[in-house]
Amino acid sequence: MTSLSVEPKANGVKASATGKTRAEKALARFHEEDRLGEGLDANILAGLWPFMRPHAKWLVLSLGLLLMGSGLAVLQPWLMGRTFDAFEHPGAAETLMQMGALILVLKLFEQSIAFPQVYLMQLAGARASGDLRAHVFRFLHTRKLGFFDRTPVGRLVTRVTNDVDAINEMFASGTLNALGDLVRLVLIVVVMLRRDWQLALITFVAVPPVALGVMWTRRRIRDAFREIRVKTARMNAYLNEQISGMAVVQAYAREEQSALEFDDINEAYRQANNRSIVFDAALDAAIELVQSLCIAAVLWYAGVRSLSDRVSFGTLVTFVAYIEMFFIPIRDLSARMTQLQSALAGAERIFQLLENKDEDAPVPAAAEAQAEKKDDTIAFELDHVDFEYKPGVAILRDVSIRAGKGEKIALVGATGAGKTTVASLLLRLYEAKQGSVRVFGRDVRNAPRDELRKSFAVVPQEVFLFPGTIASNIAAGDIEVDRARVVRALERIGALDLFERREGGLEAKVEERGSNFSAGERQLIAFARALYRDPPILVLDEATANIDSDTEARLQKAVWAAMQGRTALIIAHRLSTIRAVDRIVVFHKGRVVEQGSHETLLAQGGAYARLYQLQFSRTEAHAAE
Ligand SMILES: Nc1ncnc2c1ncn2[C@@H]1O[C@H](COP(=O)(O)OP(=O)(O)OP(=O)(O)O)[C@@H](O)[C@H]1O
Repeated sequence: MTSLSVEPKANGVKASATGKTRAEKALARFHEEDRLGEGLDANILAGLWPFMRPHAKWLVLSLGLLLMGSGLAVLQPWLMGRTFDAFEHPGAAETLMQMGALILVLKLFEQSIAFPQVYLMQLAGARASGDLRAHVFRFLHTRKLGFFDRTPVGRLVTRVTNDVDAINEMFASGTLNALGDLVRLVLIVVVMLRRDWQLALITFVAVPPVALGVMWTRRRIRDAFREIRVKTARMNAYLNEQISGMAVVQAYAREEQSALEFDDINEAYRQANNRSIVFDAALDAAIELVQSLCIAAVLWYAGVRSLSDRVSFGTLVTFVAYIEMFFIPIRDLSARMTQLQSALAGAERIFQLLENKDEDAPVPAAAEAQAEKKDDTIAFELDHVDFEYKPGVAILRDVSIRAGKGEKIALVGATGAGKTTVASLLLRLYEAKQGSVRVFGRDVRNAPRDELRKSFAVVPQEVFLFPGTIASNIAAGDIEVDRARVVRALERIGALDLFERREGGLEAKVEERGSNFSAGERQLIAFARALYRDPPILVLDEATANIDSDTEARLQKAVWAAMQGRTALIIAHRLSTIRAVDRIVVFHKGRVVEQGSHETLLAQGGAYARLYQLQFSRTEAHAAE
């Protein structure tokens, strides 16, 4: 017997043999955004208010014009009805001309206030959104580095772009015109009742089912919008990963697999959008249907009633116009509610981000508990430090390192031993779990971060260059580039000629992430950056990448120049550097296992001697060849 295998489909997405869809597997790498709670609207609006307040005058002015416009719009069908009624009386021609002129003036006035109304509303919205965007961006700068380890970049980009845009859209698309819609509705109801209460009641019969339908649909559209935001953030996170890792994707021919993963993410996004489109369109169609039914019912009833009691032509004209106007605000109200929900969903996510407590700020209490150990001869010190990135996974254990002022220390050890982590703790990019880290006698938890970081220049293993010029990258911390200092810095590391030779010289363009510079050139720029800053402590994480001998020679000179006259902590991979330092600290699995000079440690015949044999003597042999 043959068995037919039926591939199960989840949301139209193929499931794999393991039961998980491709998208699920791909997206498991990004932490799914939490679904947001209901009923926070008032709090969210209150949260937005501080950003609105500085621009509230424009908003109030716009709303004033809006209410005026609503009144004028309702007045016109009423005047129109009166005009048609005038046909039935003598002297109709004069009344017609007067009414025509009046309606023209009113129409012109209504149109002339429409422009400033829309403009001022959008102005207030654009300025408030701009402020919010800047606030979120500044907020990101104040977070600890660990926060960025845990949060996908794409998600943060979504907060600053899409989510703020959703709030801006609330103003741009006239969501707040809902207030004008409400006023319009009330006025129409009053005028209709006064004109002919029986015809008015026929129209109002449709209101409860329409209102219920709108409320039901509104809730679904709100859910759909939340879903869209979740899917947008996922897509941004995935795209960010893929574009940043394009070199690996291409080198490992992963394009097909990535395309399949993206198809699934794209499909989920499309489906989320589809739900909102379906509800939106269904609501529009239903309201138009109800509107037509109402007009038909009013005309039919007027026909029936005219057998006994005549309904004037003016009344009918007024009613048909009002019924059309009556359902437009109801329909618009629902659309505006949708827009509002989208904006609130965006705002909710932004506020969720702003609630993050990982602030990179001094911890005075910690410092109070810790007696400050002032010793003018010490530049930095790690005192019995334990550290873990993730709870329960120890990275550093009982590490104590002390660097005297002007001392040059090299950290050596196998890859992953925790050397770079030591440097991160000194800059308080991460905080020690146990023990203390002091820089110039001050506990780093007690130091304002700007002050602390001014003491350091860091030359990392992977140099990051910003788009700009060579000079602007060397003067990375300064808005105004001091060209003379840039030249001096390059001269000291012996790389001025190398960069001046390039087309454009020191003003040569640096592409995004420095992609038009080699690894060695990027390192040299980082050294110049360190010298430009001229701080008391240099932290150098040497690159392990092989570079040509000319650049190698320049880098050696750069290391030497950068170390002069300052304290240095060097994560060393080069023999020349090791020889140049005063003391070597040997790391093994997060512990300091040996400390001393090159000669002493070699003579000891311990971990360093073995490492030297394995790693550095090989380098020496290569150099000799
Ligand atoms: N941001 C992070 N989040 C979680 N774990 C991390 C993080 N950074 C480093 N680690 C882990 O901590 C350990 C120590 O890393 P570290 O970069 O300090 O090693 P290292 O000795 O400098 O290595 P290398 O010589 O290869 O640069 C490694 O196991 C690494 O996987």
